[in-house]
Amino acid sequence: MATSLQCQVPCTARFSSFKTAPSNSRSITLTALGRLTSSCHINYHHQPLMTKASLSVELPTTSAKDIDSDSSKILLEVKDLTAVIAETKQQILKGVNLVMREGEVHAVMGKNGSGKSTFSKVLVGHPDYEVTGGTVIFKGENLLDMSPEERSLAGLFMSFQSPVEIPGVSNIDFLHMAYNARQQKLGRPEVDPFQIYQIIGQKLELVKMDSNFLNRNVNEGFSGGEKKRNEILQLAVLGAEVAILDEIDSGLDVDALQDVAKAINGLLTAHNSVLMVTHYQRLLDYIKPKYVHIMEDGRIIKTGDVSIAKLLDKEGYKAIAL
Ligand SMILES: Nc1ncnc2c1ncn2[C@@H]1O[C@H](COP(=O)(O)OP(=O)(O)OP(=O)(O)O)[C@@H](O)[C@H]1O
Repeated sequence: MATSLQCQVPCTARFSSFKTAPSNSRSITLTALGRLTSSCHINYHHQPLMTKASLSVELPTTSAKDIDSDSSKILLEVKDLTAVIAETKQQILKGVNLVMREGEVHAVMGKNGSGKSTFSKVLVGHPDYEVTGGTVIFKGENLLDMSPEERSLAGLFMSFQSPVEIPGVSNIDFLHMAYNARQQKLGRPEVDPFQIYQIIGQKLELVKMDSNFLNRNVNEGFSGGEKKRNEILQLAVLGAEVAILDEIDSGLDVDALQDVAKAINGLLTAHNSVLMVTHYQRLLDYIKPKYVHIMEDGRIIKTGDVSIAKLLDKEGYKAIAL
């Protein structure tokens, strides 16, 4: 006979003891080690003739919020990063420090011109900038040694504030090429046009995009909101361990913002991480960050939780005292 019951235990819990009531009863007491954080499903099997019950625990898929950051793996570690504009040598980044772990959502906020987009672009290897100091380690490797393409294939994704148009390349062809390049990098088999269509089909539903967009050239003639959805479609299809979303909320109407946020939340797992650059607290109502960083003059000058963003929304940057 098997009895199923729901109970609150941590995903990683080890049970220090469990007591069963007499075999004609369904009550069970678990003493779990650790914090009680997430629900999991327990199958409790017992047979009347056995003195001991056997217990099997089905662990649920761990979600971002279940991760204890301090013990989870570091995905991206930025130390004292400095960078200049390649052409003029004007210094924009003046020593950025940031650590992102698996399962974490980070938000970067800051006044116009404080260096948020530059930071994002430097991470993906944008040629407009030159790194002049510091280190960036991505999944244990030196990111700064990699070409922009290698960074992307390694699992670093960036959605630009103004997504680029690629005339002459259809969305479906672009996704197919990029998908197979990543498959190759991961040592997996490439997919054919029929398979990629199936893969993309599921993701279109996630971002609520019409399939007509697949035959149009990448972002060409797309409205601002359509471009942002298309960026998330790319992220959904290609996958990434770290996704940098620069003002993904700009140009979105209220419904589109909710759709896009829902899609992003749907892509979050215990093994990836998102860095969102935004000016507005409203995005953070939908995608909950663990950390909010404030950037000023090329540095992160303050890090806290979402209460910083709320304060900012209410009182402006003057409220953010060092
Ligand atoms: N390629 C470039 N050429 C000239 N100036 C640049 C370039 N890139 C960045 N800058 C300058 O660097 C500063 C930081 O720009 P950045 O776009 O990173 O700011 P931001 O914090 O993202 O601003 P916003 O919130 O307005 O998007 C700005 O003064 C900007 O004019």
